[in-house]
Amino acid sequence: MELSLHEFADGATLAEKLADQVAHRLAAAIEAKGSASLAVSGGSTPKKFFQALSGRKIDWSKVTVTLVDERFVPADSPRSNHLLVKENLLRNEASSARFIPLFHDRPSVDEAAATATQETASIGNPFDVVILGMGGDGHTASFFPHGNHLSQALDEEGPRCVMPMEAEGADEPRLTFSFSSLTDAGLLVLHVEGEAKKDVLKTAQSGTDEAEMPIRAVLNRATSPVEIYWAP
Ligand SMILES: O=C1O[C@H](COP(=O)(O)O)[C@@H](O)[C@H](O)[C@H]1O
Repeated sequence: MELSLHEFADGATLAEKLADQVAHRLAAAIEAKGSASLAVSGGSTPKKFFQALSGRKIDWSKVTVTLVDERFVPADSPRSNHLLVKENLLRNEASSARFIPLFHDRPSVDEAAATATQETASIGNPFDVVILGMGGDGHTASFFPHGNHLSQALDEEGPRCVMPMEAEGADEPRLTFSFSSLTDAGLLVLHVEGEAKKDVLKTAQSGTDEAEMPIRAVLNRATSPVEIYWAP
């Protein structure tokens, strides 16, 4: 599998360089086919990158943004990845981008996932850019260790769709794009920061059990080259 490691002196420098690279890829996609698609992660890591990207001058009205995964919480919850994206990315130059949420107010996470699959069907075949993160437990997107639908989600022959996921380490139920939806992106980035997560990556690379560390599926089986962006 093709992995490239890009190391930076600090998170601020990483954010600017990654924003440049993503803006360049989105602009190239717009030039080539008139529109572009971007799927981003939530959590604590991408905030500075989102703020940097929101200032890049591209034709954001032709960009559709969505999330690689979401918590099954409304968009005004402090736990919502949508809220993070709204407050940090969908502003400044990027305020004209279209955003498709994964959360839908349905009685169950399964029904919300079915709606999210329909709503996102027109984008991401493949995505132009996917930005993955990674938790300290080796999860990425909402591919959580021993998640209840993990083997279906990681099936590379499985459908492009949004799936429900529940796992002990996940707090609330989750919605996640499947492995096949994310790993053939035009630009596939894994954005991780901190020494602890570098160690997690090393551990992931030294073993094979994907149920224990689902990030292994991306590192070992992604169709697209994985560009790892890391800063201390
Ligand atoms: O739960 C999540 O966590 C991961 C990693 O988050 P971080 O706070 O350690 O940066 C994130 O990639 C994922 O999108 C999010 O839902």
